[in-house]
Amino acid sequence: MSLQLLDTFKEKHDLNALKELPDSYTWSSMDGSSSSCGSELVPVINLEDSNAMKHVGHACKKWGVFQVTNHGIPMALLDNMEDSGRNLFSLPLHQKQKAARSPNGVSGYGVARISSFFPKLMWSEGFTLVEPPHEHAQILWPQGYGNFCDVIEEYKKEMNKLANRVMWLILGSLGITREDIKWEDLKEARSALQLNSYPTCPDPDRAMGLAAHTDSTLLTILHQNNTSGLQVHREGVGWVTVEPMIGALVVNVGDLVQILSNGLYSSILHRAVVNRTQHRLSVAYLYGPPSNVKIAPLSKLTDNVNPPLYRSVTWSEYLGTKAKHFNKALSLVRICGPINGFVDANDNHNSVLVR
Ligand SMILES: O=C(O)CCC(=O)C(=O)O
Ligand SMILES: [Fe+2]
Repeated sequence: MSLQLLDTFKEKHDLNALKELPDSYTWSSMDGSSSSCGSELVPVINLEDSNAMKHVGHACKKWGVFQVTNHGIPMALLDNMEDSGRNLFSLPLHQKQKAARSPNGVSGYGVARISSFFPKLMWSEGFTLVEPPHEHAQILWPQGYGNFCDVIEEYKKEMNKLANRVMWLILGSLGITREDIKWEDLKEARSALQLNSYPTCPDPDRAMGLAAHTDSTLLTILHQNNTSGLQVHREGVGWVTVEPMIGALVVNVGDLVQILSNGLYSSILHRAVVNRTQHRLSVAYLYGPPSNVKIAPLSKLTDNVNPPLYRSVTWSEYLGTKAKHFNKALSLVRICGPINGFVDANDNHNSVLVR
């Protein structure tokens, strides 16, 4: 189904008003709604800890996801961001649709962008902001949009600082120093903000909030409200819930770090499930390199025994590949077969990866 058709289709379905799960939203285990769950705990890292870099490296290697505390983002800003998201999604459907994502566009209101790769619809609505928010905000709140824009701008600014800091912890844990990287490039990192809303669902076990995918970023910083729903996939364990911790933020390793690290750190497969009683909100800060930067395995991490496993790509090139080839994107930029038993963890993902 094309995204345009999906958005038209969605018009008829205000998820907040549905009392029964329509067939178009009913997932079977074959569609990927399997619910096997492990009880392991995703690592929580105190960024003020003097061993933070070591812990980050360990979490990236063993998990591909971790939560951070003492990250320096004021609690009030997280609360304001959550309130802004809530305000946005509680607008009437016809109002939100005035700011709908255009057929080939990225920014705006609409169904999850990965929807077109699945036969069933997801129980969620999203709002993507790439450019400054003013244009969309003016449409949504003709009378007063200043506050929304201020919160978004402040949130992006703070998240950018944090993402840079975490990125350096990740790179540092790989033994990469500032001399090894043209860090000025990454100072101008590009980012997008993805607001996700998961309304309460009349039949959550048969619905899917956001289907399994990895993020096409360097890393993603996710703020979830106090309602669980995010799950990450652990090899040999199954789906593990990332329990919300007040004030903590989730960091996902993205596909571009998998490329940079030459597969030492794998991006994390994750999804969002829904529930019957609590509206869930999440805000993902999608962090990537500037458009002109070529991302390739870092030379310090490759040698004759460990040749580069991926060819170099810019973020835009990679997003294009992902948009077209879904879960095969990482394999498609791969230049070497498995070596020393290393298998691209993402090759087996029966999922879609356009984020
Ligand atoms: O809502 C969540 O917890 C996940 C959101 C997500 O994975 C995304 O926006 O890429
Ligand atoms: Fe994601």
